[in-house]
Amino acid sequence: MKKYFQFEELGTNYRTEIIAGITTFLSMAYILFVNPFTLSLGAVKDFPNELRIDQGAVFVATALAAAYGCILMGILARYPIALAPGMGLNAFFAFTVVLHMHIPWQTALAGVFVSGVIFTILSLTGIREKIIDAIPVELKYAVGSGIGLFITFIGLQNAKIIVDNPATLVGLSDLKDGNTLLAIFGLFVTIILMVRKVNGSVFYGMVITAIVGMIFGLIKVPDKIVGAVPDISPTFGVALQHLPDIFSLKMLGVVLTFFIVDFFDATGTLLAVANQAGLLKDNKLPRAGKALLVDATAVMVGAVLGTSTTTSYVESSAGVAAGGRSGFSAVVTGILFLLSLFFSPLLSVVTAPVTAPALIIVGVLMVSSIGEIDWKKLEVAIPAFFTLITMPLSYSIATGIAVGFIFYPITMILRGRGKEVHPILYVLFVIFILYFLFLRE
Ligand SMILES: Nc1nc2[nH]cnc2c(=O)[nH]1
Repeated sequence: MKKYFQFEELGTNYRTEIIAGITTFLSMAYILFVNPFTLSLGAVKDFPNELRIDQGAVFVATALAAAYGCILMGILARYPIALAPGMGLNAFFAFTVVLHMHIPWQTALAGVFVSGVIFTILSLTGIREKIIDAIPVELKYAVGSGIGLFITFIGLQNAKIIVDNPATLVGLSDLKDGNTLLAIFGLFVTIILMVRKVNGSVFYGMVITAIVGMIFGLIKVPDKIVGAVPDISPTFGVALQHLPDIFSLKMLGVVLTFFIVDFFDATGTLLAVANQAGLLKDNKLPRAGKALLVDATAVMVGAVLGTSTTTSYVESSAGVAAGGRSGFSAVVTGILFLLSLFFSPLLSVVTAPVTAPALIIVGVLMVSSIGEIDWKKLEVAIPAFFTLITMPLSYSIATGIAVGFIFYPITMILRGRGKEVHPILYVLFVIFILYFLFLRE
């Protein structure tokens, strides 16, 4: 086993890899509770209950999809990179697709499945590299950062820190509500733990916030912590049954967004985490095809189980920081996701003020790539900036991407650098213009 995972070449051992796997798990365990809450639109009180996805089933789907992704990434691609349903696309799934576009969650899951099929086909062919090379790094970074701003905005709204305002659209609330104060407390706790570099700071932040919420009577005390695994049948296989529903112009835009966002997210995250672990060779990712294939199949598996897009997690960097170098640490993380299936009773304590600090802080992690953009070159800075500011303001990751891809060729041509723009980007330019004309809801 040590040989298979190349412990010697990588200068690692079982102890380090197990600690790294646990560290990554603790850094991302929040998703077990945040994902069911977000996908079922838990923070939107006036949404009809019969249109909500079942929280227990999503909890099981989240744990199983993450376990599948982590274990396969560890064994097949042998990277210390963990996967789980991403916060960027679960927000897009819930708030843009289900809430704003009025698409049923069943159809949206079918869309996630198809985006996984497209990603899998691309991962198996050479088109993958062509697209990766064609997209300018500034736009890749801008998409990641824009999603970060979007997630933070959702967190601030869920906590009712930022509320609607008839004069200015949005504004700061009076901060008097008990739940809002609890979320602010949770944010401070999480920030303290994070800045002090405590492993699993987001998770522990949620635990402390929930306990304080129970003490102050804002959250109901659960009758037990360990319980039977919830029933997954409300979501299992629904994506496949609803495949015929996705043939509409509206869904075309949604599927393309699921695909493009995950494609960017996965390639960016794999490169960043592998680089941090010193695993890149000549600035390239060895076994990139296998790693992307794992990510792509995890999207399909997750959709069939009942969750929005499963993706490689930036939080894997916590495990790498703890010394994780081999795929063994990802396997450890995956096994812990399997064990967590028995902790579903804790779902009831994870309310909006408990999840909001996690959303707000994950935004900080995702926005960090903003520094990689060359702000002095306006021909790249302008499209990058429009992408990242449009995501939270239009409440849509898709619109942010579209705006960036429309402005990029224009500013590059104006600067006399039109020849450097890859032909694929001119094709995307036309596609995104069509998106604004016909596909956008
Ligand atoms: N890369 C990545 N990491 C995450 N961590 C939490 N959510 C996400 C996501 O959507 N993408």
